[in-house]
Amino acid sequence: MGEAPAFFAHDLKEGFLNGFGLKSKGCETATVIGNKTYLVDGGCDELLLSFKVQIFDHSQGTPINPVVLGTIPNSCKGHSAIALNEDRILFIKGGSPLDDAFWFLEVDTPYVQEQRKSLGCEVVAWSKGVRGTVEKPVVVSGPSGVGKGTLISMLMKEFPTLFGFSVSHTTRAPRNMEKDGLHYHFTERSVMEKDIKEGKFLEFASVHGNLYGTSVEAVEVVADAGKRCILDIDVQGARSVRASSLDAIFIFICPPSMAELEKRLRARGTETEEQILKRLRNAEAEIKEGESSGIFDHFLFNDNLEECYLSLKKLLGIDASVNTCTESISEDLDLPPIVHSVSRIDNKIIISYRTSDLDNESQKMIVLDLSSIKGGAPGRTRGLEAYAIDSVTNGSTMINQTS
Ligand SMILES: Nc1nc2c(ncn2[C@@H]2O[C@H](COP(=O)(O)OP(=O)(O)O)[C@@H](O)[C@H]2O)c(=O)[nH]1
Ligand SMILES: Nc1ncnc2c1ncn2[C@@H]1O[C@H](COP(=O)(O)OP(=O)(O)O)[C@@H](O)[C@H]1O
Repeated sequence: MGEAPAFFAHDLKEGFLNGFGLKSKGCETATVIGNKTYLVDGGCDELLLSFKVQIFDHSQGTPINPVVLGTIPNSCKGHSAIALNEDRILFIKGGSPLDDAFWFLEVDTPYVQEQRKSLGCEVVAWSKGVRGTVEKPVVVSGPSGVGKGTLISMLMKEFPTLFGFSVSHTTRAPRNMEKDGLHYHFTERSVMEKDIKEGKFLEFASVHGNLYGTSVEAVEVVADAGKRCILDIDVQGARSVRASSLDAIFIFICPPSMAELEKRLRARGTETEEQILKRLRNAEAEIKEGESSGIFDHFLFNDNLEECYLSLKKLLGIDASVNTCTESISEDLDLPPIVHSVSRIDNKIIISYRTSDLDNESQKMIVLDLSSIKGGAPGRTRGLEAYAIDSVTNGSTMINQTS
């Protein structure tokens, strides 16, 4: 990265003492945290497809070239940045759809510190602040061989934009056709146990002699893509999710009979005889617990596959006439506008702008509630709640809320 433009060289000497550490000029926006100034360059140059970041260390007076983990596609014309605390900057892209307008620049979060240690240089990370409204995740449980995977595959195939699969971690060995990162994250027990201790898992359980678990990241990746998350987990896992903060729908798939379950497991041909017997022994306990535990909202009998699939779709509120995602309300809005001003009152960031139609000009505001921010998985700060306020009518409308 080249030298800082004159405007910023001057301002760096002045020290950015304007309260919010907020300055912007042309396509650049700068904000100060501690001894460092972060200069985000949106690039007026149409060819620059992403934002770049420069860091100026006041104690050394020189720009540092940082490693930027992830970049924001450059599709806005006006933007601003505001330091939220010692480790995060809120970056606002003017003229962008609401769920693409707010980004966090993580400058000193634990994730960034970890990366800095391993890369040995200055690091910043981008993460999206607000995501579209997505329907509740779906937890699917049931004994091995009942058809969970088959039903989920059918759903994902028919509605690829609607559903996303939560890719679990497991210590079991991959089957022939299984791909790492797609069906499971296949992992070592010691690594998984370490990650569990560090709080990276939403739930985990020992199933048929192996460790399985859903990482926070696995669920959030799906939500970030604006899709409804599907979790294929056992009854113990479903119980843990029920007790967690994740508000989900719980579905238990039942086999028509134990004999049919055995037939399906054997026909699948993916387990040894010993593993099949273990799965069948566990199936009876799982079915009993599934039916009596009160965890599950719905029970589906997978006798005829097509009928069961239709029932599943009905239950999820989708049928042949619905093939688009529940649209985020924000997609209709083009906020915040290119010309806006940003201020902060306690835990609220206020973005003000003017709108005008034929007869009226009015002042509008978007309020971002910082108290809703969650740490999320590493490098994934999120959870901003945004409200639109019409300051003329004094009416208040919630325009987006994250889950
Ligand atoms: N608790 C928990 N269970 C999981 C997870 N992923 C898979 N499972 C369950 O582990 C069990 C075994 O899965 P798998 O080895 O793929 O065998 P299959 O069920 O016979 O296809 C199934 O009941 C899955 O629902 C997870 O992340 N957490
Ligand atoms: N309704 C059904 N009738 C007959 N076979 C089925 C039915 N549903 C699934 N299967 C078959 O049973 C086997 C086990 O299904 P799978 O989806 O792998 O189960 P799970 O994921 O619950 O372990 C697969 O070979 C699948 O094709």
